[in-house]
Amino acid sequence: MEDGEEREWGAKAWTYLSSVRSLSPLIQCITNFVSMDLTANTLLSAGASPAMLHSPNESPDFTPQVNALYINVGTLSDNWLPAMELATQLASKLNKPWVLDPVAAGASRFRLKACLDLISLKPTVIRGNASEIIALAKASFPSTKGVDSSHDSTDAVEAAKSLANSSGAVVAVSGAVDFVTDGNRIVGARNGVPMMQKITATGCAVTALIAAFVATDPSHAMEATASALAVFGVAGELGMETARGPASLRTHLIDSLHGLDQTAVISGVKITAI
Ligand SMILES: Nc1ncnc2c1ncn2[C@@H]1O[C@H](COP(=O)(O)OP(=O)(O)OP(=O)(O)O)[C@@H](O)[C@H]1O
Ligand SMILES: Cc1ncsc1CCO
Ligand SMILES: [Mg+2]
Repeated sequence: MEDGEEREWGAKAWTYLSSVRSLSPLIQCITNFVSMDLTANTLLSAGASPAMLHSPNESPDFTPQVNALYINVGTLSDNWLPAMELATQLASKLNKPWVLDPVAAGASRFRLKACLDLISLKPTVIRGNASEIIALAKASFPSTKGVDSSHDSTDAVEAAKSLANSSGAVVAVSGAVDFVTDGNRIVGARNGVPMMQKITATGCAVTALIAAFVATDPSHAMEATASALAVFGVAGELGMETARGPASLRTHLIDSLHGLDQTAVISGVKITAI
């Protein structure tokens, strides 16, 4: 039973990856300085087209051209917040999906408020680690140790459901199991390797990949999100077979994502309903 369900999800994930490769969705990324390189390379190796354009002076021209918008508050500063809000407002007005990565949401009052304000602008998907999702659901500060999670993803399942219900977004929590919920249904993806936590910005990169998958099928954001997380995890598992540590895993993960074939995706994806 579980095997059949996993294979069905595997086939779905392969369809999403194939669509990203054939459509090459254009993804506007307003993201942190740490993650820009890994995020752009992740999107490119998956077949999408990244563009790190963040000036509010160009969003009115550029956002209408994109297939999805990705917002990440990792290195937030005062003048970037209005740029993020402007781009999300444009995306919403044009019915384009947009995805939020609430990095270190509970680390400061400024960041928590910024994330909650962005969430009021109706993201399609929010993907964070367990501590970030708990901080948002409780709207509590201080509640995270910087950008790394101090909770397991299983600790954040109820918080994810509650955030999905209050925001209307699909919410994903990453970790040993990646959980995805629309507030009603919940699925878990058991892909990836622990060493992925030792590479900075793998979370940021997978959130961008979610934006690319959702861009190909905005009306099924939950399925696209779970598929993106699982596919990234499969790439991590294959990359780990030849990696010697975090630095080589970073390289091999990107290579594996680029080289994924139908058999690897269908047999590797481990998504099941919870
Ligand atoms: N213990 C684990 N086992 C397998 N995969 C994991 C594990 N922990 C994290 N991952 C995977 O690593 C990736 C990054 O998730 P993580 O929860 O570390 O994000 P994050 O804390 O937001 O990262 P960052 O802020 O550095 O971008 C995800 O694809 C996730 O599935
Ligand atoms: C380390 C770090 N600091 C701000 S953003 C970021 C990348 C991982 O989220
Ligand atoms: Mg993160």
